[in-house]
Amino acid sequence: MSAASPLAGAPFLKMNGAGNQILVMDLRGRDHVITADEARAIAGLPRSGFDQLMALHDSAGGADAFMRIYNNDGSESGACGNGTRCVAWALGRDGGPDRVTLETSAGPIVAERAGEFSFTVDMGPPRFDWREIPLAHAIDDDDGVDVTLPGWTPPGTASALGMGNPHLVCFVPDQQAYDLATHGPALERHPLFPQRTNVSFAQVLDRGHILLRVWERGAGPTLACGTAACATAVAAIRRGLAGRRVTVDLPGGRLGVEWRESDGHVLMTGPVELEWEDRLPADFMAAAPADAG
Ligand SMILES: N[C@H](CCC[C@H](N)C(=O)O)C(=O)O
Repeated sequence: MSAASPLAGAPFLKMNGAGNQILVMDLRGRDHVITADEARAIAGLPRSGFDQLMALHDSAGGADAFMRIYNNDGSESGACGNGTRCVAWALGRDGGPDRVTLETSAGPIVAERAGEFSFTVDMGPPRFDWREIPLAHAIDDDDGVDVTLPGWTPPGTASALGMGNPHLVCFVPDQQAYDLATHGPALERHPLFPQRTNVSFAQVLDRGHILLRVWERGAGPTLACGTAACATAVAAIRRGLAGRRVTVDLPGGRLGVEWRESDGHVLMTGPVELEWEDRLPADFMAAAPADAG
């Protein structure tokens, strides 16, 4: 007999948020935290591939769940906007609440139903302090907008900020002109970002409309990234390029972002879709028998 993994047969929802491939696994009531190896193994299976895996755990602080967020390389992130909408849908179905509070390693966030398959997430305030992004060292951010990257000549100008995870936003005249596969990996691992970074190429069409493509830390190019849309909108607003409400178009769909003046929180609204429900295989990561003879 081989030892069964605690995740063998575990149910999951395969969803997407504006095309961002999301897996939701409800592990509340179970005493198991997914390891990096397990996350990579789940991502490698045909039915359960993902950009981000949202694992729900019991909340110690009275929230609806504590949320752990994994990239498909096994690394963890403090935030995922598209995945949070998917989790809100999952918790809200079958008569569940229309508004949920979710704890993450980066703090609590609240998601609220905006339509049958649409949710608004209060992503909290953006972070500009270099220690919170985090950056390797302080940067000259007097005007609140610019970051220079030694060794790399940006095609436009760039901003660095945190949305519960690190973001580099490059404002370019034509986002199609920059190959994500060329620039993404190098910028993700630029020494200015000790925990790596998500990388956005943003083209501002007008004060209310931005085109965006994203190379995600730990996941590569994705069809949409919610926190990147928030970071990009905030950076554009700080640069005086946009008003407080911005429509962000990504290859997989459209997100609405508002940087609320009253409390400085960033609100993101967008779609969710359930693709299928399934279970991990019964022999998921079954350990080889100690004595195979
Ligand atoms: N796709 C996610 C972000 C994942 C972030 C992750 N790639 C990281 O920070 O490591 C979103 O919708 O916000």
